[in-house]
Amino acid sequence: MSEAATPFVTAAPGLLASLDPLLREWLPRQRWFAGKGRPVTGFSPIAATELLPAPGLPAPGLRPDPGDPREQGAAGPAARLGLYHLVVRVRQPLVPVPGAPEHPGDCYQLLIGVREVLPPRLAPALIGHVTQGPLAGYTVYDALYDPRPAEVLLEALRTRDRIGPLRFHRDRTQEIRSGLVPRPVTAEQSNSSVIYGDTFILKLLRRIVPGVNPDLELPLALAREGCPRVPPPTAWMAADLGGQPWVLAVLQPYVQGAADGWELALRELAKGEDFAAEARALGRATAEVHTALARALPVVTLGHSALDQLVGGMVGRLEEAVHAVPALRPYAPGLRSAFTALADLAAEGRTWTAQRVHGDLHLGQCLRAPDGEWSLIDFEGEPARPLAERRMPQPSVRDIAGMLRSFDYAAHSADAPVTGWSETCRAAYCTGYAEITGRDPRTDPVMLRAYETDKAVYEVVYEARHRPGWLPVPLSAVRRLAVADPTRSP
Ligand SMILES: Nc1ncnc2c1ncn2[C@@H]1O[C@H](COP(=O)(O)OP(=O)(O)O)[C@@H](O)[C@H]1O
Ligand SMILES: O=P(O)(O)O[C@H]1O[C@H](CO)[C@@H](O[C@H]2O[C@H](CO)[C@@H](O)[C@H](O)[C@H]2O)[C@H](O)[C@H]1O
Repeated sequence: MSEAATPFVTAAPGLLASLDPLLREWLPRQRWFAGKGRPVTGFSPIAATELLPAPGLPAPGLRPDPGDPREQGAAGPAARLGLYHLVVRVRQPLVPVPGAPEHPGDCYQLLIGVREVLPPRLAPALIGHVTQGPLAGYTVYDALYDPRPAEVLLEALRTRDRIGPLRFHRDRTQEIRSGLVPRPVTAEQSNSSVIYGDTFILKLLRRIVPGVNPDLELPLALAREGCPRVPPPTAWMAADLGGQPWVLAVLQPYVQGAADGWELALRELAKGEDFAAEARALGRATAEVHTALARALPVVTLGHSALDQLVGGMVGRLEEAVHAVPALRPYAPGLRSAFTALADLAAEGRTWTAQRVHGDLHLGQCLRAPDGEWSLIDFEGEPARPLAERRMPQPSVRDIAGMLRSFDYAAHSADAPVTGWSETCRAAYCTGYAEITGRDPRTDPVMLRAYETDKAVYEVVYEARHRPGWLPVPLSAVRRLAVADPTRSP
């Protein structure tokens, strides 16, 4: 493993050499690994921070602490644990062909547990058995699934600790009790989360980028506006690496007993019931969030050149998608017409208002508390897009299109289809949105079709990469959108 010029290493020297062969094998199998389909050719460390020294590791500064109860004989080797926080850049070729030029490399955050013996309950978190370097003979694993490391993170947030380059921040108006029992979130997600005592949820971002992260920025802005639709960040973990801030994790209040919109929608579909009342409430919740974001952050007007750029992005993503998923090819001209229709309106002088938006809104990002109130979560935007793009003001229709796609996803995932289910939800959602903002998204059919098309194209690529069995769902929408009449009501 070749090391970057100035990595921030406060862990055992050579630690990364121990992990290299295991990570090459383990990383590409993780759901959150974005570079699937291309081999990993190496790692460059950006930071390696020791949170708990590996017991007995013969390296300077890493002596076992005889006062540490984990070092007492009674605890035994299975209870002794080392803990390292790593930020690594993964080197991969641009295309999966030997000798192809290398991709600049995505950065990932890893929390590595080190034990002499891995207890059976942690078997699913196993990364591997180390055979080289300073950790030779140890077993390493994904430590977020282990309560003790998860407690270490919460304690650091609670006490606003600083460890090496890691900075733990807390909103002083919110209290964090000590001793909250952690449990990992096992549901499918793009990052990795831990719930503490049903009181807080910590999301550890996996693929990370330097700069202001909207997953922290937007909930903080909404909290300042007093918007009750988003759990306000309680604490967050960041790092200052090479003069740049990196957001690493965000702790928020846990909405107890909540069900997400996706599971609720599927439940109603299974009963053959409509979801119109909830869809309307979701439209209102989305509108409340948009209204608060427009108060808190800049709102701009998109003129001809900005719209040309927007359309250019959509067309470019379609071309990349056709390349990545050839099943899209027959629909490309029809899909492109959704984008050129928007370009035509721009050429006629039509303008749009743009503001900060959620950026990846779907039913799974909406939580309904037992009192019926909805919250929106996960303001990261589409993780594959560059940060600067995700933080740009955009037409609010983008989020609406995401939700309309989601009703369609639910309808197509039901075991027994319910006629008109998706259409009823879509109409109710737009009605709810208009009740708060006074603007019914259906009065903007060209922009709506363009964004729905862009989203369906994104979903085709997403599913091809992450869940190939789901590919028929967005492909069925692609077939419809490729021939859709934009004057038709969504
Ligand atoms: N504040 C919260 N309260 C309750 N559950 C939450 C909260 N935030 C997230 N979750 C649960 O955790 C899951 C993953 O969160 P999310 O932010 O969508 O992560 P990711 O970006 O990794 O997909 C969600 O689907 C939801 O079930
Ligand atoms: O929730 P994430 O930020 O991880 O979003 C990604 O994964 C989603 C799936 O988990 C994906 O959403 C797509 O599938 C959903 C059903 O599972 C559906 O409700 C959405 O409408 C559909 O887009 C999302 O696109 C992706 O970014």
